[in-house]
Amino acid sequence: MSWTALVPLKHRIERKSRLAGSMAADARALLSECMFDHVIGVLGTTPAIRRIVLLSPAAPENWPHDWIRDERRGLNAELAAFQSAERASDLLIIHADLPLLARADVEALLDAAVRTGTAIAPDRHDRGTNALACRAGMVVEPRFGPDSFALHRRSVPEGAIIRREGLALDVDTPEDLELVEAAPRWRIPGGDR
Ligand SMILES: Nc1nc2c(ncn2[C@@H]2O[C@H](COP(=O)(O)OP(=O)(O)OP(=O)(O)O)[C@@H](O)[C@H]2O)c(=O)[nH]1
Ligand SMILES: C[C@H](OP(=O)(O)O)C(=O)O
Repeated sequence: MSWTALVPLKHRIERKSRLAGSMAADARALLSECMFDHVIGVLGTTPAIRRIVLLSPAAPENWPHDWIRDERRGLNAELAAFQSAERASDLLIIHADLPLLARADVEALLDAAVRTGTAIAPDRHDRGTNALACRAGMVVEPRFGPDSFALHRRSVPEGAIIRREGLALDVDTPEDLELVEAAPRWRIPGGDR
């Protein structure tokens, strides 16, 4: 199997706005950078992933993978445009803020998608969607945003649901950060805020 992994990433100064009350802007930027690097590193060591594509308003300096410019149409419109250009690809959409993500998590998601056509990884509250894997020809309309898990699940009820800590713990709130800090595998940059 040979997957394309698409990682959406907001502009640097727009990221992690829900942490603004508890973290300074430079610490938030560093945190988001480290989580992004981690996710890209995991994807890069997953043999089933052939291609990594970053969707963002600007490419990081010396970015070694593919890059698609975010034209500011909104996340779902940007993702839908990519999907229609890549109909022949097995496509994984995965968020950049998963600090506990491990290769086994990605492989579990992709293996499930191979079996059922699609696989969804909800966040730890079963509200958001942190990753969505679709075999070629199994396009799921992207409905990221509030209650995206229920919306995605409704559009592919036969799809697999994969709940694993590395996929479920995205960092949106100070409580998420505390959970990550308590995990042995990750050290929050500037963690002694
Ligand atoms: N390119 C792109 N990426 C986005 C957009 N909206 C969200 N993302 C990315 O999608 C993933 C999940 O986004 P959120 O958790 O909603 O956003 P966030 O910036 O991480 O956090 P908040 O600012 O607190 O909402 C992250 O990797 C974001 O950077 C968008 O409009 N364009
Ligand atoms: C984009 C959104 O991410 P959250 O804001 O829930 O982290 C989602 O999971 O659909």
